[in-house]
Amino acid sequence: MIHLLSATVERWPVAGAFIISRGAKTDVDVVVCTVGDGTHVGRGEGTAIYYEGETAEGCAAAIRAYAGPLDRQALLTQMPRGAARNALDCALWDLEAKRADVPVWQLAGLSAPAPLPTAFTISLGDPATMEAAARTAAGRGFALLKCKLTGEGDRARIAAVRAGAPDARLIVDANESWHDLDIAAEAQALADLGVEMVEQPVIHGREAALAGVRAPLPLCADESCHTSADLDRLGDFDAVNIKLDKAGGLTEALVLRQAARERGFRVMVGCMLGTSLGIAPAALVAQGADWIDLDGALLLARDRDGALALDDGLLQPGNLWGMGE
Ligand SMILES: CC(C)C[C@H](N)C(=O)N[C@H](CCOc1cc(O)cc2c1C(=O)N[C@@H]2C)C(=O)O
Ligand SMILES: [Mg+2]
Repeated sequence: MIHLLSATVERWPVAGAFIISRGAKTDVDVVVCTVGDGTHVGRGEGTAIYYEGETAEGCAAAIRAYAGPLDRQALLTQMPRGAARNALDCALWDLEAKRADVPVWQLAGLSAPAPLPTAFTISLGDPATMEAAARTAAGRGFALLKCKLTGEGDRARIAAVRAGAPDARLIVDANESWHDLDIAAEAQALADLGVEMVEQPVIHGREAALAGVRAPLPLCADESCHTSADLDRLGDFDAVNIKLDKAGGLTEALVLRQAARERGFRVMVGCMLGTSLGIAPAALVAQGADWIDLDGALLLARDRDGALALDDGLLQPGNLWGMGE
């Protein structure tokens, strides 16, 4: 018999501050869930989707209030998507792996995880600040930089980033801020600076604004795409950004990845801020993805014992979660 043991909130400090168009963040609250069967304990972590009004406390309360079966398939229909379900789903996977003494990747029919070339996020700032951050990140070995944009002055920002990191691959995240711009023209200007993909140019719910836009770069749905149920609305996007907190767990994230590929979408795997406990299950979904954006723990001032290691810009598989015993 499986029991919920705990659902608690932990606060982790960010290294410096993480800044985008919606604000700055100096720490992150994560919800940590544990489940057990009397012999083994499984753990999972989620980070509230702040732009949907989720909070870590609310997620912890939702897990404690959940009265349905502690079964991953049942969760898909009996708990809404989001960070609470993610933490619980990942705890159940971890427990399952320990009970079977088999790693989650094997239980899920995946291949053994390989090191991942994660993007590193360049926070929103003035061009000089972003140029310096890009130079530092490239010097640390990150070959892919993800630049946060705001819809105003973005071309100057990317020109500066390009000057700071001449050899880096660049992707940008507009975080819904390009509603007043000619999206095709803006994308072309960034493509001319070597940008290879634009994440979420339009406001979630206003995907129709992309109809007829002939962008020279792939457009990737982030805020517009949570689960496989969203894919039908996303015909004007070329790619989807899968996050476990949005999908509500590894179980749905794997379904979404499969459904997205079958429909011809390219796949990005991203994350919220959080520790390596939250990143480890996402790293399984990210194997073979077109863009990997799993820097959520790398942006923290400190991480858990057994944190995923970074080696020359590559995120290494670790033993923190989902390895059986
Ligand atoms: C800081 C992120 C983990 C970096 C990641 N590469 C990323 O860009 N993710 C965002 C979504 C998560 O962004 C967060 C997370 C968070 O806990 C708080 C904030 C944000 C954000 O964008 N603004 C606030 C400050 C993405 O792909 O859009
Ligand atoms: Mg995004």
